[in-house]
Parts: sequence; C-alpha cells; structure tokens
Amino acid sequence: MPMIGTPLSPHATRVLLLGSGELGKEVALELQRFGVEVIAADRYANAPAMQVAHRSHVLDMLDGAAIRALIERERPHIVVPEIEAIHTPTLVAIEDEARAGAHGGLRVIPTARAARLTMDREGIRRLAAETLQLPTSPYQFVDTLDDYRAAVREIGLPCVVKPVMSSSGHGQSTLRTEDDIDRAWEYAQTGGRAGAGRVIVEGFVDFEYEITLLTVRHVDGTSFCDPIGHLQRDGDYRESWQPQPMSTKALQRSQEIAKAVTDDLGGWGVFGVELFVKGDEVWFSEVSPRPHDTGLVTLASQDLSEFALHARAILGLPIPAIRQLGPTASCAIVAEGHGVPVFGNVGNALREPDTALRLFGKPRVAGHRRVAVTLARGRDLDDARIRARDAAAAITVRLEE
Ligand SMILES: Nc1ncnc2c1ncn2[C@@H]1O[C@H](COP(=O)(O)OP(=O)(O)OP(=O)(O)O)[C@@H](O)[C@H]1O
Ligand SMILES: NCC(=O)N[C@@H]1O[C@H](COP(=O)([O-])[O-])[C@@H](O)[C@H]1O
Ligand SMILES: [Mg+2]
Repeated sequence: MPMIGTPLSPHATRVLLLGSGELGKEVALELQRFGVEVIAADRYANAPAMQVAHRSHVLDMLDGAAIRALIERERPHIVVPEIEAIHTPTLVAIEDEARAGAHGGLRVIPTARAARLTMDREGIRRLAAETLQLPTSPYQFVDTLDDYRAAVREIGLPCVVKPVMSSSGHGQSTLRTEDDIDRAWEYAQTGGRAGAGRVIVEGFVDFEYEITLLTVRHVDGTSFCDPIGHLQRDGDYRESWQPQPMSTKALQRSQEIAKAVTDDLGGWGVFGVELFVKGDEVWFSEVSPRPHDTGLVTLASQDLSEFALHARAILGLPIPAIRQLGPTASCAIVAEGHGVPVFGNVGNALREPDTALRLFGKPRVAGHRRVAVTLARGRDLDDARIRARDAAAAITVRLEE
C-alpha cells in the first residue's frame, strides 16, 4: 500500500505541478485533501493552482535547465505535467535517471514519454495512425509554404491546419475555399506556442458528434468515465455534457481505441481521449495525458471528478467505482480584451438549484482567455445545457486595469 506523509515535514509526499491553470487548481485541491505537499509552477505569477498550493515557482517551462533546477531544488516524489508546453526531453532524461536510482525514485505522470509524444502533434499522430494503426483523418506534416500548398491540394478541401505545437485552437484554421489557404499558413506560423515552424494538414472529418473519453489508468487497471460530448468554437471548448448518448458499437469502439492509446502511453493518471464519431464509425483525434478541459463537467456529473480520479490514480490509490449523477453540462466563460477580471451578477448564476460555478482566479486577460465555468444538472441533457448556458450568460466580466 502506498504511504502518504505529512505536508511541510521531512516526511511529506511532494507533488510538483508543471502548469498551474484551472485544471491544475482542481488537481491541487484534490491532492491537498490527501495531505499531499503541493508545489505549483508556471510561466507567470499567481496562476490559479499557485493560489491553492503550499509553494509556487515562476519559470520558463520550455527551458530544460530551469525545469531540472526546480526538480533538484524541490525534490518532488511525483511530477505532474499540467500543460503541453514543457521542455519534455528534460522530463525524459530525469525519468531515466530516476529509474537508475537518482532523484529519490521520482515518477512523471503518466510517463515522461507520454508528455513528450503529446506535446507535439506529430508524435502522437504517428503513434496512433502508423504504429497502432488506429483510424484518424488523413494528414501530412509540412515545413514550407510550397510543401503546405501541395499537401492541401493532395488532402483536398475542406481541411484543418494546425501548428504542431499548439492547444486550445491557437493557430488553427479550417480551410473551405482556395482563398483560405495562404491566410491559414500565416496564422499557423504566428499562432503556435513555439513560434513559426511545422504544421499538420488534416483532412476534415465530417463527424456527427465528438467526444472526450476520460480514461483512467490506476493501480487496479483501466476505468472509463461515461463519454463527454462537446461543442468547440475556433478550436476551443465552449460547452460539454455527460453522458453523450452513443450506439453500443460506437462506445465499444471508442473504448478499444482509448485502451490501445493509453496502454501504449502507460503510467498512472487520467487521459482525455478525443474521438470523432459518425454512426458506428470512430476516429482518433488526439489525447491529453492529464485531465481535459471538456472534463470540467465531471465536477458536477460524477462522485469522483476527473481531478479526484487523477489524484487517486497518481498516488496509487484504488478507484473501485465512478458514479454518474445524471445529465450534466458545463459552459465556459471566455473573456475578451485586456485587464484583470471582475465578475458581476454572480448570485444570479446560482439562483437555480443544481447549478455550480468556478471562477478560476486568473490574474489577467490579454486577448481571449477562459476565466470561469458554469455547471448544471438537469432533467435531461438539453435541460442541463440550457441551465449551464443561462448561468454563464447571467455573469458579466469586466476587465479592469
Ligand atoms: N480533422 C478534423 N476534422 C474536423 N474537425 C476537426 C479536425 N481537427 C480538429 N477539429 C475540430 O477542432 C477542434 C480542436 O482541434 P484539436 O483538439 O486538434 O485542437 P487543440 O488546439 O489541440 O485543442 P485542445 O487543446 O483544446 O484539445 C476539435 O475538437 C474539432 O472540433
Ligand atoms: N485546451 C487546453 C486546456 O484546456 N489547457 C488548460 O488550460 C489552462 C491554461 O489556461 P491559459 O491558457 O488561459 O493560461 C491549464 O489548466 C491547461 O491545462
Ligand atoms: Mg483537442
């Protein structure tokens, strides 16, 4: 059985979060409940998870030397990547050293290889499509404008273009006509997190609906949450709901794909497996080796949220059952502009029973940024979605200097 010490003592069980956004904040809270010493790191100060951690550090997480120095200083037992933009080769090296007896037997969640492969769309796509032979959209990786134009011609319109290093739809475009081609290249070159560079051109999958299948690898095996349906705008999640109705075949196929990918990535923790579905046909899109934004709905829909599941799994604790509490929806609140968020009409968002709210405490918005989420249970999915949307619409966000 795993042991858990006492925080802030020489016997503490220390967990280092690399990334401290709203998802990490919920993981930190769950770890705190187990008396874990939580250390939060990100590229900026006062990030959401830092506000509920024992300590925090601000560093450039794409700087391998800075990550190594932090790990050597804090000596965590468990390192939990919370965003993609981390210098993952350093995590791979440190995990190797730990296996050889260094760093007090430190573990990277779920594995350093999983963090490395999913940081870059090329790593995970080639693993899924070429090694595991799972169905995906057709795709090509290109580095130059000429190769890009040729790839679009070959794959055909409509298609989707994304920087290989990006998330939340940054730098992503759907091309429908010839006129979109050069503009999408420009956007992909400026919108990625690692600057200009390689892009993926993907054939457009004409799916009926898309899901996130939360898959938990834990000490006793693999568990699946009920499928989460979601709505994306500009490549970013706006609404999610659970349980998404599916045919028995499509659900079975989804679980097979999720099992194949997560078994290959290995380790303990929650994975968000993103899948496109049409009838009984299922395509793999991508996977987060960590809780997923669309999984915020589980804060209200399950007895153990995806964050509670992540905490249990990474600590090596059992997950004998995951109880679903009924049709539930989430609605993201995205602020646009520049400044410090101030939320108005908060009470109105919570007038209805079975409604909940998370204000993330992000210190600033510059451009557009998710700053809060509403949650609601309902009679059925439509009712839950309306209630979550109404709660979100009730809230005003002012950006102050
Ligand atoms: N090949 C495709 N065909 C059809 N729709 C697509 C395709 N690729 C992406 N999309 C749409 O764009 C959304 C975002 O794509 P994707 O998940 O690859 O981007 P992302 O930047 O990694 O987003 P996140 O980090 O939020 O998961 C998908 O959920 C889907 O709605
Ligand atoms: N779709 C990816 C996603 O949900 N990422 C999550 O958003 C937060 C960062 O927000 P920020 O970009 O506003 O700092 C983090 O919690 C990260 O895991
Ligand atoms: Mg995605």
